[in-house]
Amino acid sequence: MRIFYGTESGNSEMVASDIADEYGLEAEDLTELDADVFEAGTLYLIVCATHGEGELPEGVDEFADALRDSSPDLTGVRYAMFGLGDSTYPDYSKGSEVLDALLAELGAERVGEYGRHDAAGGSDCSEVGLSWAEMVVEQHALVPVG
Ligand SMILES: Cc1cc2nc3c(=O)[nH]c(=O)nc-3n(C[C@H](O)[C@H](O)[C@H](O)COP(=O)(O)O)c2cc1C
Repeated sequence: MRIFYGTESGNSEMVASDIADEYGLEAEDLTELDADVFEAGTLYLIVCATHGEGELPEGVDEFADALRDSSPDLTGVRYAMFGLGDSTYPDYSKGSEVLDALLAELGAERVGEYGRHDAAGGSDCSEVGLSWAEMVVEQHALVPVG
């Protein structure tokens, strides 16, 4: 299992790092990854914010472009998505959905519930993220983690 994050102001990194700590993993920044990072048989937890007007965080759009350009066959890749956003914006939580749609288009399979954190709701994003990850890992990690 690997855990990736896309952030601008740090919330997604914090959520991903807290999840990573829980499972003895390192949270990895999507802006530092190459488009060939996905491997069949690995479960990826992706924590990604929304910025601009329903867009991916800065730098993550470049990762998405690289994925689109190289168009790898992601059959056999499983991922779970946790989107951070703020429901006072018209395009609530749409940034993570851009990445989600792209991964699905390339053949990857989303597992578990689509996690969300709404900054307008007053809940703690790490707490919400940790319960989401627990559920995903319990139901979908093929080998025990941590
Ligand atoms: C300039 C700006 C634009 C934003 N645009 C959106 C948006 O279009 N849709 C949305 O759901 N949230 C939007 N947000 C809210 C962020 O997604 C939310 O604050 C999130 O927790 C930030 O995560 P991050 O710290 O990992 O970047 C925006 C925030 C900022 C500062």
